[in-house]
Order: sequence, then C-alpha cells, then structure tokens
Amino acid sequence: MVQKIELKVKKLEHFDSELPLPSYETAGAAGADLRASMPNKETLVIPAGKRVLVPTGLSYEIPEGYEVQVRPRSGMSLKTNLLIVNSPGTIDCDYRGEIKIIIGNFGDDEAHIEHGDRIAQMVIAPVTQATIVETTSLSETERGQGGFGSTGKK
Ligand SMILES: O=c1ccn([C@H]2C[C@H](O)[C@@H](COP(=O)(O)OP(=O)(O)OP(=O)(O)O)O2)c(=O)[nH]1
Ligand SMILES: [Mg+2]
Repeated sequence: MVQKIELKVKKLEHFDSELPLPSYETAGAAGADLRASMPNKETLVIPAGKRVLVPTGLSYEIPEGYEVQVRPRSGMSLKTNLLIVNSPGTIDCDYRGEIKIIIGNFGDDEAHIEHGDRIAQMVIAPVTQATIVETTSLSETERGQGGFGSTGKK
C-alpha cells in the first residue's frame, strides 16, 4: 500500500489558480508532476547552452524528517533537449521560499517552456541525518579503495 503524508502547499501571488496543484497521475505514482507558473503566463525562452530558473508559484511546508526531491520526467528527457541541471534537486523541510526548477538547454536551438508545462516531478522521502564522527582509522573491506569501475576485471 502507498503511504500517505500531508504536504502543505501555499499558492504565491503569481500562481495561476487555473493550474492544478502538484498531482500524482496514477494511484501508484512515486512522483507528483510539477508545473511551470510564470508571472503573466509568459513563455520562458532558454537559449542554447543556457539555463533558467523556472517558477512553480508554490511554497511548501514539508513535515520534519522528510525532504522533497525534484527529479526529471523521463518523457521530457527523451523528447526534448531540456534537463534539470541539479537533478535531483533537494528541497529542505525548513525551506519556505518558492520551489523553482533549474532547467538547462543542451540543444543547439533555443527552447521554450510554456506556462503550465509539466517540467519536473517531486518525490517526498524520509531523511536520516548523519552524526559526523572523526576517526583516524576505517574498517577493512574486500573492496578497499577500489572504485570507479574497479570490479568485474580478470
Ligand atoms: O531544485 C531546487 C533546489 C533547491 N531549491 C530550494 C529549496 C532548498 O531547500 C533550497 C536550497 O537548496 P540547496 O541546498 O540545494 O542549494 P544551496 O546552493 O546549498 O543553497 P543554500 O545555501 O541556500 O542551502 O533551495 C529549489 O527551489 N529548487
Ligand atoms: Mg544547501
């Protein structure tokens, strides 16, 4: 069964009330789609090779002990030259500012984001904070310092 947790969402002045709030498209969806909400419903232009901050018009109150991850939608990644530059973006539970999505254009032509486009999806997830403990020695393991493609070689 899918667990449910309340996420308080505040509409900001430039949120277009005709747009839906973030929504899960199917009963089993892990991510709720986020829409661009531009002041005056303008279209955002992203020149080739540049990035922009796309407004959603929403602020969240995430329950303590949780975070929201901003992830790309695979359809957008497959069909366009747009990407979420800092994917997955991290929304801290104590952040009260507007949720914005950093979108880059890696194509050779300028790209457009229309007001109301579904530009990302958000996943809410539990957070565990580490207690950082300094030490001078670490436990030994089979892997040791091997990494970055070190396994599976003869
Ligand atoms: O895609 C994103 C990523 C972050 N944020 C907001 C919420 C998050 O809580 C805050 C800070 O994000 P982050 O810690 O990733 O950025 P930073 O560069 O470390 O900024 P800060 O010094 O404010 O933590 O910015 C967004 O709206 N969208
Ligand atoms: Mg930070």
